[in-house]
Formats: sequence, C-alpha cells, structure tokens
Amino acid sequence: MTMSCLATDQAESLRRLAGRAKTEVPDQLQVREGLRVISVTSGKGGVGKTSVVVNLAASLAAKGQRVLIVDCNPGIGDICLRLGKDAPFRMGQVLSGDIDLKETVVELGGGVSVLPAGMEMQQYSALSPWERSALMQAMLRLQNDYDCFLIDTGSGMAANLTGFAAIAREIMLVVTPEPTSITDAYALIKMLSGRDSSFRFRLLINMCRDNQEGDTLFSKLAAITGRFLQVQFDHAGTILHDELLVESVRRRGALCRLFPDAKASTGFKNLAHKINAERSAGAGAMPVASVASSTMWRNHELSS
Ligand SMILES: Nc1ncnc2c1ncn2[C@@H]1O[C@H](COP(=O)(O)OP(=O)(O)OP(=O)(O)O)[C@@H](O)[C@H]1O
Repeated sequence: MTMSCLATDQAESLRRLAGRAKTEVPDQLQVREGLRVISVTSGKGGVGKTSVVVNLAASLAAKGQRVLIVDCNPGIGDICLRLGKDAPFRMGQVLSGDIDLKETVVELGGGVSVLPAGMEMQQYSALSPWERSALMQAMLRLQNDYDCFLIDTGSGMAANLTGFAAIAREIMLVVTPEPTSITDAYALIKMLSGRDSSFRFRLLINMCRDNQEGDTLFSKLAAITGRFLQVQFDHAGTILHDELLVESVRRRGALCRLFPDAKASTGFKNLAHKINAERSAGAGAMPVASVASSTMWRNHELSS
C-alpha cells in the first residue's frame, strides 16, 4: 500500500470516528455541562503527574464518580503498564480504522477506566487539523459514560500542544519544591495563558516535606505570576513525599487503595474532596463566555 493510500484510509477512518460526512467540517468541540475535564500536566518530567492521575482517579471514584483517565503518554500508555494491565489496542489501530475508539478503553475496576491515547509525536503531527479535531470529537463521544476526564499529558510545552489537553477546562499543574520544576512551571503558565487567558490553573505541589512547604511554595509562585501574568491561579493542594507511593508503584496499584492511611493518600483524598465539593456547588464549571473563548483557542490550536 502506498503512503497516499494510507493517508486516505486514515482520513476516512477519522471521518467515521467523528461520525461525519466526508465534506463536513468538524464542529466546535463541545464538552457537556457537568463533565469535569482536568488536564494534569507539568513543566518538567518526573514530578509525579502519573501518580497524581492514578490516585486522584481512585479517590474520585471512591466518592462515586465515574472517571476516565485519558493517558497521553507517548507510545502504548504508561498507566496500563504501571498498573499491570494489558492495553490490547494502540491508538494507531484506531487511526487506521481497524478498531473503534471505545474498544481501546481498559477497565481498571472500582469506577476507573483508561483510554490509552498516547501516540508518538511523529504520528500526531502527521494528522491534519481536521483529523485532530475528529479524534477529539471521537473522544468526546465517550463523555456521557463518565463524570470526569483526567488527562495525563506528557510533560513540557510541546506535549501540551499535542491537542489532547485541548478539551480540558482546567489545567492542574504538578510542581515539586525543586527549583527547575518551579521555573519550568512558570514558563508553562506564561506560554499557555498567553494563548488563552481564560484557562484556570491549579497548582498541585507534590513531594513536599510538610504542608507548610507546599503553602510557602504556592505563595511564592502566586506572587510572581500575579506580578507578571493575568491568570486564574489557585492552590489545589499539597501531596507529601511518601515512600509508600514508590512501594505502590512497585506493587502496581494505586497508593490510595493499597495504603489508604498513608500520608500522601490523605493529600489525594483532600484533593478529591475539594473537586467533588466544587462539582456539587457548580464551582468547577467555567462561565459560558470563558468556555466559548477557550474552545475557540482550542480549535485554533488544533490547527497549528
Ligand atoms: N509524593 C511522592 N512521594 C514519593 N515519591 C513520589 C511521589 N510522587 C511521585 N513519586 C515518584 O516519582 C517518580 C515519578 O513519578 P511519576 O511517574 O508519577 O511522574 P511523571 O511526572 O508522570 O513522570 P513522566 O514525566 O516521566 O511521565 C515515581 O517513581 C513515583 O513513584
């Protein structure tokens, strides 16, 4: 099969994915009212994004929420590997039309599922804007089955532009007290807020000695961003450094399930409680105007 045939087949399967006629331009991405879409990201790698996603998902599910983790780590998907689950299909098979996106969803049990949505950057950049948008729309067709999408993005600026974070309403930025993590987080906030001032940033400070360290770090970063940037910025919480988290990774499980009384589990439970309370109060939802302008940016971003 020639390259052009492959490209045509892929485009055709994406049209099917989006459920649209050939000539139709994809709609604006529509996230249904009440669905929480949180993109968990970081300026630098290794700060604990995947740990946060896995444990926040488990804690939200323990509160009765149906959570879909969208795992955008490149390749086959870090989360399934980490939790000792098989991800039988790859995103490439969806793109080539061999299987439906829904078939790739892996059930983790207890109200948590994973969509192993990672692709190599090369594969992603080969998609046209239309195809990227169709892929996002196909993902959003799963939204009625869940209360919350938690998107585990790759780290760094390039990864945030892959478009998988494009449907998120909230950006949860994971930082650690390490100086490079803080400077990279600031750079990421600056870049993203420059593109869309309506983004809501929530800072989750991981691997702290104690809560005081988290509060101090948040105050410093809030002071700098407040001085130089116009952003919505708040403190999501602090997660303590906890050797049991490393042990939970070794045992291929969520810390909150394996060690519910661990000190880091308390941080994740507090975070889930906060998110759940906002959901009940409707505080997590963005004003309609902000959502509309974000959506415009996001669709624009998908085409860049
Ligand atoms: N609160 C914590 N206490 C102790 N260790 C932690 C904590 N959070 C994460 N870790 C450890 O740090 C390492 C990196 O965590 P994780 O894989 O979640 O980071 P990541 O940001 O997703 O990494 P990557 O950028 O490579 O995807 C893991 O070994 C994990 O066990």
